[in-house]
Amino acid sequence: MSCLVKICGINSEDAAIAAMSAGADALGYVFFPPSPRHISLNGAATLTERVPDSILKVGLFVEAGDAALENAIRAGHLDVLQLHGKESPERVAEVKEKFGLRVMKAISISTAADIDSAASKYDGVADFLLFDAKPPKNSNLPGGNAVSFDWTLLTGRSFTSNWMLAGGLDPDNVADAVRISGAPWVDVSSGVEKTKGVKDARKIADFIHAAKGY
Ligand SMILES: O=C(O)c1ccccc1N[C@@H]1O[C@H](COP(=O)(O)O)[C@@H](O)[C@H]1O
Repeated sequence: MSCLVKICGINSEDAAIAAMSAGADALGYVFFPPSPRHISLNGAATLTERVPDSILKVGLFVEAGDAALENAIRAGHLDVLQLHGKESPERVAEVKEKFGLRVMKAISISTAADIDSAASKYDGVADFLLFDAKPPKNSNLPGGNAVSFDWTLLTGRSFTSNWMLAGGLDPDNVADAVRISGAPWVDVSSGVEKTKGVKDARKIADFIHAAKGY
C-alpha cells in the first residue's frame, strides 16, 4: 500500500534537499523553541524559497498565539498549520477561519477510547487529524519522541477529515504501519535522524521508498 509522506523537523538545506529529492509530499518546520528541531523565522524563510508549490509546507506549533502563527505563516509561506498542543476544537476552528489555511490537529493516542474521544471533537473540524503516541512522562516535548502506539487501533477506521499516522515510525517499520493502520499519510521526525535534530539523507530516502512501496 502506498501513501503520502511528511518529513518533519526540516531545519537545514541538506535535509530539505534530501526530502524533496526522495519524493516527500510535505515538509514540516518546527516553530517550538524547546525542540531540538526548532527553526527560526529567517531559517524557514530561506529554506522555503527552494520548495516548489507541489510540496506542502507545514508549520508545527504548540499552543501558539495569533502573532506567532502570523509571523511563521509569512516567513515560511505555510500551507498547513499543525497544532500539536492542547488546542481546543474551538481554537482549531478559529485558526482555520482567521488564517484561511488548512489546520492539522495532533491527537495523543494510547487506547481506542482516545481515538473515539478525539474523533468526536475534531473530526470534520480540523482538515487533518494527526494520530501520534502519548509522550513519555519524562519528555518536555508533546511529540517528536520516537514513541509509537498500537497501529491496530486504527485498522478499518475512517474519518471525515484527512489523517496522518505518526510516532516512532522509521524506515524498517513504516511499511507495516501503513498496511496495518491503512493510513493515507505518514509523518516522521526522529526515525530519519542521525542525531537528535539532524536529519539523515539515507534514512529519509529509505523511509519514503518503504512508505510508498517502491
Ligand atoms: O519533532 C518535534 O520536535 C516535535 C516537537 C513538539 C511537538 C511535535 C513534534 N514532532 C511531531 O511529533 C510526531 C512524532 O514524531 P517522531 O517521528 O516520533 O519523532 C510527528 O508528527 C512530528 O511532526
